[in-house]
Formats: sequence, C-alpha cells, structure tokens
Amino acid sequence: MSGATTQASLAGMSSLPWHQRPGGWAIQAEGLVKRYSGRAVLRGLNLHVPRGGVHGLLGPNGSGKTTSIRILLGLVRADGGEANILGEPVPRNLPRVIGRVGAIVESPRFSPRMSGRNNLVVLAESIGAPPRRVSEVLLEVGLDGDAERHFTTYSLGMKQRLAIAATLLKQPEVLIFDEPTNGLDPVGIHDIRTTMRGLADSGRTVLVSSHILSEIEQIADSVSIVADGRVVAEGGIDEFLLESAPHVRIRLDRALEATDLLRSDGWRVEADESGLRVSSRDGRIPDAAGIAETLGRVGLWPRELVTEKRSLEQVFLHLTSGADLSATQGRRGRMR
Ligand SMILES: Nc1ncnc2c1ncn2[C@@H]1O[C@H](COP(=O)(O)OP(=O)(O)OP(=O)(O)O)[C@@H](O)[C@H]1O
Repeated sequence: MSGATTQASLAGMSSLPWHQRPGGWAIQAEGLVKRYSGRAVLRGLNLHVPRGGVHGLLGPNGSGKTTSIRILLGLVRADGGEANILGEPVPRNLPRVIGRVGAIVESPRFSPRMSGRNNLVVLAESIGAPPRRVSEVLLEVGLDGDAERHFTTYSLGMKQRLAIAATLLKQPEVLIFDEPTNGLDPVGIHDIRTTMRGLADSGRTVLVSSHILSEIEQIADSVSIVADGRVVAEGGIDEFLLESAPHVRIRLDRALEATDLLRSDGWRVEADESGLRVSSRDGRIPDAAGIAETLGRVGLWPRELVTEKRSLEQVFLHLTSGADLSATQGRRGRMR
C-alpha cells in the first residue's frame, strides 16, 4: 500500500505500508465460518490486525462483526477456520494470552451506588491489579476529575469510558471494543474516539467495530470492511481515503489503447460498462485537462471526460454492497 497521506500521518501512522509494519499481526483470522441453525453468518472471514494502532472493523448491521469478535474472545465457537491473538491460537491457548487482552463486548456491570473510582478499586482487587493502577487508568480515560462521583450520575459516555478504564487495569497490549460509541451523543463519541486514539498512541493495538464509517475514519490507521460474513477489503486508511479522492471518468472508442497509455503514465485504470475510471496510484490526483492532453497527443479523443469524486460513505457502500465480493475477497491490502 502506498501514498501515506496527511490524514494517515495525523493518525500517528508510519509511512510504511500497514501490512509491512514491524511486529506482524496482533490479531489474525483465516477462513472463519459460523453457522446459526444452518444459516452461515461468517463465510470464510479473513482478518488481519497490525500490531499497534487503531484498526476499524467496519460493516453494516448484521454483517458479522460481533460474531467475529466473540469468536476471538472464546465466547462463541467457530464452525471452521483459525484465529490467533498475539501469535497464540485461540480459543485453544486463550488462557495464555487473555491477560494481555482487554475487551468490551457487552456493557459491563458496575455498582450504581459506588463512585467510579471505588468501582475500579473493587475490580482491581478482584483481578489482582495493583491499587495504583486505578488512578492511572482514570487519568488515561480522562475521568480523573469525575472519579469520586457516583456511577449513577455519569453520562453514557462516561460510563463507557469507565468500562474502558476497567479493561486497562491489567495493562493489556490488545484492546477489543465492539461498537463502543453505540448510543452516545456527539460529545461522548468524541471522548471515546480521543481515548481510543490515545491508547493506540501509547503503543497498544485497538480493534474497534462500528457500522458508522465516520466514527472510524478519523482515528483508524487501518480498516477491515466486513460484508455478509466476509472481509471484502482490508488496508491502511490512507488507501481507503485514496479511493475517495477525485478520479476521471472517460468514454472513448479505443479504450484498450488508452488504458495502456494511461497505465504507463502511472495512473490506475479500471474499465467498466460506463467507460474507464482513472485514479491515483501514488497520491497524485488525476486532472481532466492533463489526461485529455496525454490522450490527445496520440490521437485518442474522448467522447466524454469528467472528474468525479466518491465520498467515503459511497466507497464504503460500494464495498459492502455485494457487487464486488468475488473481485475483492481475499485480496489483502487492496481496497478494490
Ligand atoms: N446467537 C445467535 N443466534 C442466531 N443468530 C445470530 C446469533 N448471533 C448473531 N446472529 C446473527 O448473525 C448475523 C451476524 O450478527 P453480528 O451480531 O455478528 O453482526 P454485526 O455486524 O455485529 O451487526 P451489528 O452492527 O448489528 O451489531 C446476524 O444476522 C445475526 O442476526
């Protein structure tokens, strides 16, 4: 994957392609299959989460995100496929690795009558975490100023941050959050996002699922797009953003010649029923005038040549619509 963008570096990403970053995968799944009453809800799902950074597991409702996460955590048994976390096969070796993993899959239970801090103190005692961790994790999720308030007075966003704090008590390297911003208001969503980004910036791996692209887009380093029980695309957020960059749509008679010419000029060219789609391979944005000039020099005159732009939402819908599943399935590191 190429073309680290400003956005990607803002998210703390190195300029290395996401799948070449040192350390290998924090989480890996190959060919996961799950059936409920004979109905397949995971159909050979492959997932690759790089070590360090925020990885978004993105897909529409019912696409299989929670099921995948539950399999990784040993809460549901897969009917096929393999998975590992930090190199340990799961669920077989889960006891060996679970101490290095923190997860929120369902809303954790806290005592409404106790303060945020006391809830964590009780929890720390029960899992053998040192008492000093309580203040540290409260600080890390930005609840230090509200630690003495009763849990019942917390907003939904604060309750969720307390849940994240609870997962941090044992100092996990990998954090798995299933739709952590569900039901939160914009302020709560912002706070959770900031918290997740901070956790990744401190060297942890955060896998976060969501069906809302915009929630992931701003903080993720890489994403896996799930549709109908499969990962249909995986890659760095930079490539994903590149997909939404402007491209040039061309209709002309000698399409094969034009394709060769533009590819040799460094452009990505895809053909479909509505003509050629010329897009960037390296961050260079194609401009209609420049493309027309390149073609005109060898006597290729387009009937139509327009600049188009897909929103990130459109890219997401395109990838999850099912239209491209056969073309995209299993193509790690490509977004198309
Ligand atoms: N225990 C279960 N019994 C039967 N069907 C289930 C069970 N759990 C999940 N499913 C079905 O499996 C499919 C995938 O569900 P899953 O919760 O994994 O999707 P999701 O992508 O997390 O969706 P959402 O964004 O709505 O949480 C859905 O059709 C769901 O109804």
